[in-house]
Amino acid sequence: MKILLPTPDRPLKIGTRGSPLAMAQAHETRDRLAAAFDLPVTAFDVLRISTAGDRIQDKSLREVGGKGLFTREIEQAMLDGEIDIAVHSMKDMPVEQPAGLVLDCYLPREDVRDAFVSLSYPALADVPQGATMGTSSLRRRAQLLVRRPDLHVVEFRGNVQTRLRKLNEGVAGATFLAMAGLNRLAMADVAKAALDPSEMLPAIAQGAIGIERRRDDMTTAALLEAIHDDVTAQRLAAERAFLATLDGSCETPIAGLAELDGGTLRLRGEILRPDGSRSLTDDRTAPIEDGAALGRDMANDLLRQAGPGFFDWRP
Ligand SMILES: NCc1[nH]cc(CCC(=O)O)c1CC(=O)O
Repeated sequence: MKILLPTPDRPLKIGTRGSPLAMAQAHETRDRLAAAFDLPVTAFDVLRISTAGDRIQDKSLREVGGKGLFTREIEQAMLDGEIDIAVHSMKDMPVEQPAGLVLDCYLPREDVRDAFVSLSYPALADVPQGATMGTSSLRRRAQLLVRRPDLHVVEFRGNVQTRLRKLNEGVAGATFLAMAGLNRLAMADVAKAALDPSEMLPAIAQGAIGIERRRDDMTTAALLEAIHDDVTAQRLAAERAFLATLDGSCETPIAGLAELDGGTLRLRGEILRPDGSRSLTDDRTAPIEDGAALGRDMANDLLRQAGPGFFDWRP
Protein backbone atom coordinates (compact mmCIF):
# COMPACT_ATOMS: atom_id res chain seq x y z
CA MET A 1 0.00 0.00 0.00
CA LYS A 2 1.26 3.47 -0.87
CA ILE A 3 1.23 5.67 2.21
CA LEU A 4 -0.25 9.13 1.95
CA LEU A 5 2.34 11.25 3.76
CA PRO A 6 1.51 14.43 5.70
CA THR A 7 2.87 17.74 4.38
CA PRO A 8 3.21 21.26 5.84
CA ASP A 9 -0.06 22.12 4.04
CA ARG A 10 -1.82 18.98 5.25
CA PRO A 11 -0.06 18.20 8.55
CA LEU A 12 -0.66 15.19 10.78
CA LYS A 13 -2.31 16.61 13.91
CA ILE A 14 -0.87 15.23 17.14
CA GLY A 15 -2.89 15.74 20.31
CA THR A 16 -1.38 15.73 23.78
CA ARG A 17 -1.85 17.09 27.27
CA GLY A 18 0.04 20.27 27.97
CA SER A 19 2.45 19.19 30.71
CA PRO A 20 6.17 19.38 29.91
CA LEU A 21 6.41 15.56 29.98
CA ALA A 22 3.39 15.13 27.70
CA MET A 23 4.89 17.67 25.28
CA ALA A 24 8.25 15.88 25.31
CA GLN A 25 6.48 12.60 24.47
CA ALA A 26 4.55 14.22 21.62
CA HIS A 27 7.76 15.71 20.23
CA GLU A 28 9.52 12.34 20.46
CA THR A 29 6.66 10.79 18.48
CA ARG A 30 6.77 13.58 15.88
CA ASP A 31 10.55 13.30 15.52
CA ARG A 32 10.40 9.50 15.08
CA LEU A 33 7.71 9.84 12.39
CA ALA A 34 9.64 12.63 10.65
CA ALA A 35 12.81 10.52 10.66
CA ALA A 36 11.04 7.36 9.47
CA PHE A 37 9.61 9.11 6.39
CA ASP A 38 12.25 11.80 5.92
CA LEU A 39 9.71 14.58 6.52
CA PRO A 40 10.23 18.10 7.95
CA VAL A 41 8.77 18.66 11.44
CA THR A 42 6.46 21.23 9.82
CA ALA A 43 4.52 18.27 8.39
CA PHE A 44 3.23 17.79 11.96
CA ASP A 45 1.14 19.97 14.27
CA VAL A 46 1.34 19.35 18.00
CA LEU A 47 -1.92 20.47 19.65
CA ARG A 48 -2.22 20.82 23.43
CA ILE A 49 -5.52 19.73 24.89
CA SER A 50 -6.49 20.48 28.48
CA THR A 51 -8.21 17.61 30.31
CA ALA A 52 -10.37 17.53 33.44
CA GLY A 53 -7.47 15.90 35.29
CA ASP A 54 -5.20 18.82 34.42
CA ARG A 55 -7.73 21.41 35.58
CA ILE A 56 -8.53 19.83 38.96
CA GLN A 57 -5.58 20.70 41.17
CA ASP A 58 -7.06 21.16 44.63
CA LYS A 59 -8.50 17.66 45.17
CA SER A 60 -7.10 14.19 45.30
CA LEU A 61 -7.76 12.43 42.02
CA ARG A 62 -9.22 9.54 44.01
CA GLU A 63 -11.99 11.85 45.28
CA VAL A 64 -12.81 12.97 41.76
CA GLY A 65 -12.57 9.42 40.45
CA GLY A 66 -13.76 8.07 37.14
CA LYS A 67 -11.85 6.64 34.25
CA GLY A 68 -10.44 8.80 31.50
CA LEU A 69 -9.89 11.89 33.61
CA PHE A 70 -6.74 12.64 31.59
CA THR A 71 -7.95 11.31 28.26
CA ARG A 72 -11.62 12.05 27.60
CA GLU A 73 -11.19 15.46 25.93
CA ILE A 74 -8.27 14.20 23.84
CA GLU A 75 -10.19 11.15 22.65
CA GLN A 76 -13.23 13.28 21.82
CA ALA A 77 -11.03 15.62 19.73
CA MET A 78 -9.80 12.57 17.81
CA LEU A 79 -13.32 11.24 17.21
CA ASP A 80 -14.31 14.75 16.04
CA GLY A 81 -11.39 14.82 13.58
CA GLU A 82 -9.64 17.76 15.26
CA ILE A 83 -6.55 15.61 15.81
CA ASP A 84 -5.31 12.45 14.05
CA ILE A 85 -3.30 10.76 16.79
CA ALA A 86 -2.95 11.09 20.55
CA VAL A 87 0.26 10.40 22.46
CA HIS A 88 -0.14 8.89 25.93
CA SER A 89 1.86 7.49 28.85
CA MET A 90 0.62 3.89 28.74
CA LYS A 91 0.79 3.77 32.53
CA ASP A 92 -2.16 6.17 32.69
CA MET A 93 -4.29 4.42 30.09
CA PRO A 94 -7.33 2.26 30.86
CA VAL A 95 -7.17 -1.24 29.37
CA GLU A 96 -10.05 -0.48 26.99
CA GLN A 97 -10.51 2.43 24.60
CA PRO A 98 -13.76 4.12 23.47
CA ALA A 99 -15.53 2.65 20.42
CA GLY A 100 -13.89 3.85 17.21
CA LEU A 101 -10.39 4.26 18.66
CA VAL A 102 -7.42 1.87 18.86
CA LEU A 103 -4.28 2.06 20.94
CA ASP A 104 -1.84 -0.47 19.49
CA CYS A 105 1.29 1.49 18.54
CA TYR A 106 4.08 1.71 21.13
CA LEU A 107 7.42 3.47 21.05
CA PRO A 108 10.48 1.62 22.38
CA ARG A 109 10.14 1.55 26.15
CA GLU A 110 12.23 3.85 28.36
CA ASP A 111 13.73 2.95 31.75
CA VAL A 112 10.96 1.17 33.72
CA ARG A 113 12.33 1.94 37.19
CA ASP A 114 11.13 4.32 39.86
CA ALA A 115 13.56 6.96 41.05
CA PHE A 116 14.14 7.97 44.66
CA VAL A 117 14.15 11.77 44.68
CA SER A 118 15.20 13.82 47.68
CA LEU A 119 17.07 17.00 48.54
CA SER A 120 18.06 15.61 51.94
CA TYR A 121 18.78 11.89 51.69
CA PRO A 122 20.95 9.91 49.27
CA ALA A 123 18.79 6.75 49.50
CA LEU A 124 15.64 5.36 51.04
CA ALA A 125 17.75 3.63 53.70
CA ASP A 126 18.92 7.07 54.91
CA VAL A 127 15.41 8.42 55.50
CA PRO A 128 15.03 8.71 59.30
CA GLN A 129 12.29 7.07 61.38
CA GLY A 130 8.93 8.83 61.12
CA ALA A 131 9.90 11.10 58.24
CA THR A 132 7.32 12.38 55.74
CA MET A 133 7.31 11.14 52.17
CA GLY A 134 5.26 12.58 49.32
CA THR A 135 3.43 10.55 46.70
CA SER A 136 -0.05 10.46 45.22
CA SER A 137 0.47 6.96 43.83
CA LEU A 138 -1.37 4.33 45.87
CA ARG A 139 1.08 1.74 44.56
CA ARG A 140 4.18 3.62 45.71
CA ARG A 141 2.53 4.50 49.01
CA ALA A 142 1.66 0.86 49.76
CA GLN A 143 5.05 -0.47 48.58
CA LEU A 144 6.81 2.07 50.76
CA LEU A 145 4.71 1.33 53.86
CA VAL A 146 5.24 -2.43 53.48
CA ARG A 147 8.97 -1.83 53.95
CA ARG A 148 8.86 1.25 56.15
CA PRO A 149 5.66 1.33 58.23
CA ASP A 150 7.23 4.09 60.34
CA LEU A 151 7.02 6.66 57.53
CA HIS A 152 4.22 9.17 56.94
CA VAL A 153 2.91 9.66 53.44
CA VAL A 154 1.36 12.90 52.20
CA GLU A 155 -0.48 13.52 48.93
CA PHE A 156 1.89 14.90 46.28
CA ARG A 157 0.15 15.84 43.07
CA GLY A 158 1.17 17.86 40.06
CA ASN A 159 3.73 17.52 37.32
CA VAL A 160 7.40 16.78 37.90
CA GLN A 161 8.29 20.46 38.31
CA THR A 162 5.53 21.00 40.90
CA ARG A 163 6.67 18.00 42.92
CA LEU A 164 10.26 19.19 42.98
CA ARG A 165 9.09 22.59 44.21
CA LYS A 166 7.18 20.87 47.03
CA LEU A 167 10.37 19.03 48.06
CA ASN A 168 12.16 22.36 48.04
CA GLU A 169 9.47 23.86 50.28
CA GLY A 170 9.92 21.00 52.73
CA VAL A 171 6.44 19.52 52.28
CA ALA A 172 8.12 16.10 52.26
CA GLY A 173 11.63 14.75 52.70
CA ALA A 174 11.57 12.60 49.59
CA THR A 175 9.38 11.35 46.79
CA PHE A 176 9.40 8.84 43.94
CA LEU A 177 9.19 9.64 40.24
CA ALA A 178 9.40 7.46 37.16
CA MET A 179 12.94 7.41 35.69
CA ALA A 180 11.29 7.41 32.24
CA GLY A 181 9.70 10.80 32.82
CA LEU A 182 12.93 12.27 34.21
CA ASN A 183 14.94 10.92 31.27
CA ARG A 184 12.47 12.31 28.73
CA LEU A 185 12.67 15.72 30.43
CA ALA A 186 16.49 15.51 30.54
CA MET A 187 16.21 15.72 34.34
CA ALA A 188 17.70 12.37 35.34
CA ASP A 189 20.11 14.21 37.65
CA VAL A 190 17.32 14.86 40.19
CA ALA A 191 17.17 11.09 40.84
CA LYS A 192 19.31 10.17 43.84
CA ALA A 193 18.93 6.49 42.95
CA ALA A 194 17.01 4.31 40.52
CA LEU A 195 15.25 1.52 42.38
CA ASP A 196 15.71 -1.98 41.06
CA PRO A 197 12.36 -3.67 40.25
CA SER A 198 13.13 -6.16 43.04
CA GLU A 199 12.99 -3.23 45.50
CA MET A 200 10.02 -1.42 43.99
CA LEU A 201 8.16 -3.17 41.18
CA PRO A 202 7.02 -0.48 38.72
CA ALA A 203 3.49 0.33 37.58
CA ILE A 204 1.98 -1.59 34.69
CA ALA A 205 3.38 -0.15 31.43
CA GLN A 206 5.66 2.35 33.19
CA GLY A 207 8.02 3.99 30.72
CA ALA A 208 5.96 3.09 27.65
CA ILE A 209 4.41 5.62 25.24
CA GLY A 210 1.34 4.56 23.28
CA ILE A 211 -0.19 6.22 20.24
CA GLU A 212 -3.93 6.13 19.73
CA ARG A 213 -5.77 6.64 16.42
CA ARG A 214 -9.20 6.28 14.84
CA ARG A 215 -9.91 2.64 14.03
CA ASP A 216 -10.91 3.36 10.42
CA ASP A 217 -7.94 5.67 9.70
CA MET A 218 -5.77 3.26 7.73
CA THR A 219 -3.49 6.01 6.40
CA THR A 220 -2.43 6.85 9.94
CA ALA A 221 -2.21 3.15 10.83
CA ALA A 222 0.33 2.69 8.04
CA LEU A 223 2.37 5.68 9.27
CA LEU A 224 2.41 4.41 12.84
CA GLU A 225 3.59 0.95 11.81
CA ALA A 226 6.96 2.51 10.94
CA ILE A 227 7.63 3.60 14.54
CA HIS A 228 5.96 0.71 16.39
CA ASP A 229 8.10 -1.42 18.72
CA ASP A 230 6.97 -5.01 18.90
CA VAL A 231 9.01 -5.97 21.97
CA THR A 232 7.26 -3.25 23.97
CA ALA A 233 3.92 -4.54 22.64
CA GLN A 234 4.70 -8.09 23.79
CA ARG A 235 5.66 -6.91 27.26
CA LEU A 236 2.58 -4.70 27.59
CA ALA A 237 0.29 -7.51 26.41
CA ALA A 238 1.28 -9.53 29.50
CA GLU A 239 1.24 -6.57 31.90
CA ARG A 240 -2.08 -5.17 30.69
CA ALA A 241 -3.77 -8.60 30.74
CA PHE A 242 -2.63 -8.85 34.39
CA LEU A 243 -4.12 -5.40 35.07
CA ALA A 244 -7.36 -6.09 33.17
CA THR A 245 -8.02 -9.29 35.13
CA LEU A 246 -7.37 -7.51 38.42
CA ASP A 247 -9.78 -4.81 37.22
CA GLY A 248 -7.17 -2.30 38.25
CA SER A 249 -7.92 1.36 38.33
CA CYS A 250 -5.80 4.10 39.83
CA GLU A 251 -7.52 3.15 43.08
CA THR A 252 -5.86 -0.23 43.44
CA PRO A 253 -2.19 -0.73 44.30
CA ILE A 254 -0.93 -3.01 41.54
CA ALA A 255 2.57 -3.42 40.13
CA GLY A 256 3.84 -5.58 37.29
CA LEU A 257 6.74 -5.95 34.93
CA ALA A 258 7.29 -8.21 31.92
CA GLU A 259 10.75 -8.75 30.47
CA LEU A 260 11.92 -10.82 27.52
CA ASP A 261 14.85 -13.21 27.48
CA GLY A 262 15.16 -14.91 24.10
CA GLY A 263 11.81 -16.52 23.38
CA THR A 264 10.75 -16.44 27.02
CA LEU A 265 8.71 -13.82 28.81
CA ARG A 266 9.11 -13.30 32.55
CA LEU A 267 6.28 -11.61 34.40
CA ARG A 268 6.53 -10.32 37.94
CA GLY A 269 3.36 -9.12 39.61
CA GLU A 270 2.39 -7.60 42.93
CA ILE A 271 -0.86 -6.56 44.59
CA LEU A 272 -0.92 -4.69 47.87
CA ARG A 273 -3.37 -3.64 50.52
CA PRO A 274 -3.63 0.14 50.22
CA ASP A 275 -2.45 0.67 53.81
CA GLY A 276 0.71 -1.33 53.14
CA SER A 277 -0.26 -4.08 55.61
CA ARG A 278 0.06 -6.85 53.04
CA SER A 279 1.77 -7.53 49.73
CA LEU A 280 1.32 -10.59 47.52
CA THR A 281 3.83 -11.27 44.75
CA ASP A 282 4.35 -13.73 41.93
CA ASP A 283 7.08 -14.38 39.35
CA ARG A 284 6.62 -16.72 36.36
CA THR A 285 7.78 -17.38 32.82
CA ALA A 286 6.03 -18.48 29.63
CA PRO A 287 6.65 -18.42 25.86
CA ILE A 288 6.31 -14.83 24.57
CA GLU A 289 3.12 -15.56 22.64
CA ASP A 290 1.42 -16.74 25.84
CA GLY A 291 2.06 -13.46 27.70
CA ALA A 292 -1.58 -12.41 27.94
CA ALA A 293 -2.64 -15.80 29.32
CA LEU A 294 0.24 -15.65 31.81
CA GLY A 295 -0.95 -12.24 33.00
CA ARG A 296 -4.54 -13.44 33.41
CA ASP A 297 -3.53 -16.63 35.25
CA MET A 298 -1.23 -14.75 37.62
CA ALA A 299 -3.94 -12.20 38.37
CA ASN A 300 -6.53 -14.89 39.10
CA ASP A 301 -4.17 -16.77 41.41
CA LEU A 302 -3.27 -13.60 43.31
CA LEU A 303 -6.95 -12.66 43.65
CA ARG A 304 -7.69 -16.11 45.10
CA GLN A 305 -4.87 -15.74 47.63
CA ALA A 306 -5.99 -12.22 48.51
CA GLY A 307 -9.59 -13.09 49.25
CA PRO A 308 -12.51 -10.66 49.31
CA GLY A 309 -12.00 -7.14 50.62
CA PHE A 310 -8.25 -7.12 50.03
CA PHE A 311 -8.29 -3.76 48.25
CA ASP A 312 -10.88 -2.14 50.55
CA TRP A 313 -9.66 1.02 52.16
CA ARG A 314 -10.84 4.50 53.03
CA PRO A 315 -8.15 7.16 53.18
N1 LIG B 1 0.85 9.14 36.68
C1 LIG B 1 1.70 10.18 36.19
C2 LIG B 1 2.76 9.69 35.25
N2 LIG B 1 2.43 9.03 34.13
C3 LIG B 1 3.59 8.66 33.49
C4 LIG B 1 4.65 9.14 34.24
C5 LIG B 1 6.08 8.97 33.95
C6 LIG B 1 6.46 8.40 32.63
C7 LIG B 1 6.16 6.96 32.42
O1 LIG B 1 6.06 6.15 33.36
O2 LIG B 1 6.04 6.59 31.25
C8 LIG B 1 4.12 9.81 35.35
C9 LIG B 1 4.87 10.52 36.40
C10 LIG B 1 5.60 9.62 37.37
O3 LIG B 1 5.12 8.54 37.73
O4 LIG B 1 6.67 10.01 37.81
